[in-house]
Amino acid sequence: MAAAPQAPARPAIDPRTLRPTSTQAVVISRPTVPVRRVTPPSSSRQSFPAAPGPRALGEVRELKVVPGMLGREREFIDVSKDKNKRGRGTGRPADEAAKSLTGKELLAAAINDRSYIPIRGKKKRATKKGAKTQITEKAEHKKIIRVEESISVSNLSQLMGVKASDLIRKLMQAGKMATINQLIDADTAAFLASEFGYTVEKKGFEVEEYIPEVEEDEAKLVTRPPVVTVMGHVDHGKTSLLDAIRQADVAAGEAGGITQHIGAYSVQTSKGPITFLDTPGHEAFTAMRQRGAQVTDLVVLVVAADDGVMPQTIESIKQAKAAKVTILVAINKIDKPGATPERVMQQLNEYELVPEQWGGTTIMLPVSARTKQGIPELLEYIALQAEVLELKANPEKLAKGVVIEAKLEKGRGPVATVLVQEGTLRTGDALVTGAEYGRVRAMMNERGEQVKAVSPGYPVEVLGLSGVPTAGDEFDVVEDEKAAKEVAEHRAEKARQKELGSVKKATLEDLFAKAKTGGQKELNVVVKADVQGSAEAVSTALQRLATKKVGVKVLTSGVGVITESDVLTAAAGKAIIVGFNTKPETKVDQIASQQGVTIKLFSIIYEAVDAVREDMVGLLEPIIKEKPLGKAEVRQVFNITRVGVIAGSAVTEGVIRRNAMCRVVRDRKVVHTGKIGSLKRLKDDVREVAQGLECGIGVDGFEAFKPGDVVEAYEQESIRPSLD
Ligand SMILES: Nc1nc2c(ncn2[C@@H]2O[C@H](COP(=O)(O)OP(=O)(O)OP(=O)(O)O)[C@@H](O)[C@H]2O)c(=O)[nH]1
Repeated sequence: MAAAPQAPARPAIDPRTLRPTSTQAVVISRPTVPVRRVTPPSSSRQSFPAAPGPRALGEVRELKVVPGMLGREREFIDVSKDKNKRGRGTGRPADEAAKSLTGKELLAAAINDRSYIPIRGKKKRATKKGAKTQITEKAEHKKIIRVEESISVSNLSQLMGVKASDLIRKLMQAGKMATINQLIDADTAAFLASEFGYTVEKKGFEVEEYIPEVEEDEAKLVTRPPVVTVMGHVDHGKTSLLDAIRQADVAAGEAGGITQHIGAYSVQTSKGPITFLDTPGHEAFTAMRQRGAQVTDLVVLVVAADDGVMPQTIESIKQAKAAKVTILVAINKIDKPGATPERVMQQLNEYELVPEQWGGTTIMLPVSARTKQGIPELLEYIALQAEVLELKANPEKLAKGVVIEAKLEKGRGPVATVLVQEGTLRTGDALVTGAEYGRVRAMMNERGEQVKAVSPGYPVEVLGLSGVPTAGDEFDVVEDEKAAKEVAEHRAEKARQKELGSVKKATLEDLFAKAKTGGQKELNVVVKADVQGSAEAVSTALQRLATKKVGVKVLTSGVGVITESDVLTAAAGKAIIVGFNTKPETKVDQIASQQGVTIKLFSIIYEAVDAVREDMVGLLEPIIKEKPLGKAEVRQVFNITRVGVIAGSAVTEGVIRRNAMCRVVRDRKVVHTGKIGSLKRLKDDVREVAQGLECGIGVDGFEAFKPGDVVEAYEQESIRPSLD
């Protein structure tokens, strides 16, 4: 395909300027000025003595009242400046007389004296000497505290000018225990605030302020290329078909024949450009495929003409239908002798895909990825369908789109393949996706060529993000990197809080589950893969192995080489490390063996699954089953020098075998259990003595034979436990 075309020049009015400024967002996380204050009852409007001199913005200032000097003589001491400083006015040392009063006492004293402590420490306008300043009640709108999700007790106390200890006491009275730094939720904060005459307003972090919904300007819409996903059952030829379309052959050297990487390519056809998303075929990649279906305009369902409709074909149909995406069927491998395209059409009929030839609406084309038969027609039909869909987008907006794939590359850092869906993505743009953000440092098209701008409908590789984003996540271009960072940090914080919550929940659930099952075994795994899609796929596949007896817990799943930190995580969690298409960093092998951590490397998902299943079995106690061999009756006991005690016996049932386990039974009670250490027939050491014959039996660690004892020989079989 051709390089993504240069996007149109920037519009005269830069849409970025439409974004409201971030200063409009008032969030409590901004630094606040901790000023202690007492709010007077709203009904009273009283006078108070003039506050002392000016103060700098943000200065912390405490006011102390000298008892007995309330009213006119009352003295204000700025303790924040100098605790030992003498108070003004009376000439008395403040520290002698001054005593810290609680907020309540202050309020009570003030009411008694009919004067109030000023609400704020702001510089008061100079009043006539001696004249009382008229106190104004705090305006209602200022008594609103905005809380995002939660607020710390100390922060709330500062915002309301109430002692944190008072808040804690109130909480205790209400049956809640909290410490000063503890976060309380918005509802609890609302309760506390109401107790002090404040109102809490829940304020969500308004992502819209950073990522505004701009009304669509119909006049600016231009046709964009269709985004096509190729889906179908494993080995039906998705990769080969994409290759045939791209006229390139990359399917050949693939590990296990599975498409390990999701890629996106734009193909220039005679009917215009078409963007293809390459989706892997293994069942484990279902999650990715689901996402694939959501960003896609058209699904090309590949069905092998010799194999017909298979489970993943059906799954693909379901997903495409759920996403309301038009399906185009490519009946592949028609070059094969066993190909029966009609049978495939019939089978598809059952899934409400009726071919056009039979009066239905679904385009079904016989193709061969190998001989390239039908490929030009397929592209033509895709272009035709795209025309019907009238796919349009506005290239003059801030770009928006979806992350198709992401990985960490040595020397390049996080690399994300994104699909631009709206607007034009340019180098230098500030971008946020999930909890990652950054400035677009460079962009490469599918041929590795640097591009400066990418229009809607085109994929591109983006460099410059803070970390590896999640495939399937949306991305947005925002005004500047600061805004991108704020949104990303907010999301990261939310995710952290959610995780904390779920960890707690999981621990509790685990406890209950353990109590029920009597302690289910669990295999912990640290997954590392070359790309995010694979990491996710491997994790999903491994987690699916979990049974009632053995659970599988993926402690972490990440992208890149296996690092020391992975080993330490695995060591702490007693986990194994599963590396997929990746390897340990230098010296990490050594650290792993020091830490007793097993690293297993794979390039084929089935092999990873099998190996982990084996490890799961290994966690279970083997089942030991007893297999009876035979019985012998002790007739006479011999004590032979240097050999020990030998029981001269007659084999009454089955066989007696050397090295077999045995029980010595006397009066139907077992007197010893051990191993048959020696077995003699006449004078010869033998391996086995059969029924009806006599022999000498020596049992390791047992000499107290008595005539009449019965030696019951048996073997132990270790049976592989089942996971179910
Ligand atoms: N004869 C014939 N063989 C084909 C054709 N298309 C694909 N194959 C073969 O079928 C096998 C699977 O093809 P892939 O393209 O890897 O299939 P896939 O659906 O991408 O497989 P996964 O990525 O594992 O899901 C390969 O051996 C291909 O050479 C075709 O049109 N004719």
